[in-house]
Amino acid sequence: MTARLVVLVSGSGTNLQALLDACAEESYGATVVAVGSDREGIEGLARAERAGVPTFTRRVADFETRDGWDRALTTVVERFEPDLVVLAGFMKLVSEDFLAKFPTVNTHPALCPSFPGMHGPRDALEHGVKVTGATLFFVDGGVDTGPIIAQRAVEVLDGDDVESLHERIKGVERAMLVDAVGRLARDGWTVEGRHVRLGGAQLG
Ligand SMILES: Nc1nc2c(c(=O)[nH]1)N[C@@H](CN(C=O)c1ccc(C(=O)N[C@@H](CCC(=O)O)C(=O)O)cc1)CN2
Ligand SMILES: NCC(=O)N[C@@H]1O[C@H](COP(=O)([O-])[O-])[C@@H](O)[C@H]1O
Repeated sequence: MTARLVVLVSGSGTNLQALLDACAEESYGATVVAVGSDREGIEGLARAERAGVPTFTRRVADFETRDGWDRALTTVVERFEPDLVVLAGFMKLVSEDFLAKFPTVNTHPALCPSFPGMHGPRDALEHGVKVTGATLFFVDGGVDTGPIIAQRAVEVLDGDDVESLHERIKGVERAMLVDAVGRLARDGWTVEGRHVRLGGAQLG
């Protein structure tokens, strides 16, 4: 069985591109069936269009309430019948109702539980840590608090600014994401409390 991925993005989509490239190999075991976003005109949507993958956008500003936006996002994602939703630079918090419908993972450019939120690399640099990195976790109702699937460490260099640090994180983050999502797709997973184990339970 080939796992059906819906990927949500808000920006450049280099993590999405890494997944699109990996999915081109049948042995990877997954396919991106749709790419969604909370904003128009981003490179992440252009990457999907170039790959021939259906796209959709649901902007918060187009709905009277945040709940209305969340319901609309849930409805459009549901149409694609995902086995797994991948948040790859998606800058909106999704509701527990959304999460109840779809297993959802998120990649974050810090070593959770450190530096949650929208500015992981900036906060790590300002704190003066010597090691940071990237985390893939199953999304829960909190902010970057879900059970951890994979992590990769990155050294903070003396001359780093936010951009150079984030770019170096993204290099290892893409490899972490491709490896972990492929294993989730091919081998399934179980979660016991905060502990994720790959394999053992098949998708679908
Ligand atoms: N229920 C959850 N949804 C999402 C999570 C999560 O952990 N739980 N992770 C995010 C991705 N992310 C960090 O990895 C993150 C993105 C955005 C925010 C945030 O505060 N968003 C605000 C402001 C948005 C904006 O200014 O455009 C919001 O959603 O209102 C925190 C963490 C993906 N979804
Ligand atoms: N808290 C969420 C967050 O900061 N997400 C981060 O946005 C970047 C998106 O890059 P991309 O659009 O090139 O894949 C990634 O580094 C991802 O971890």
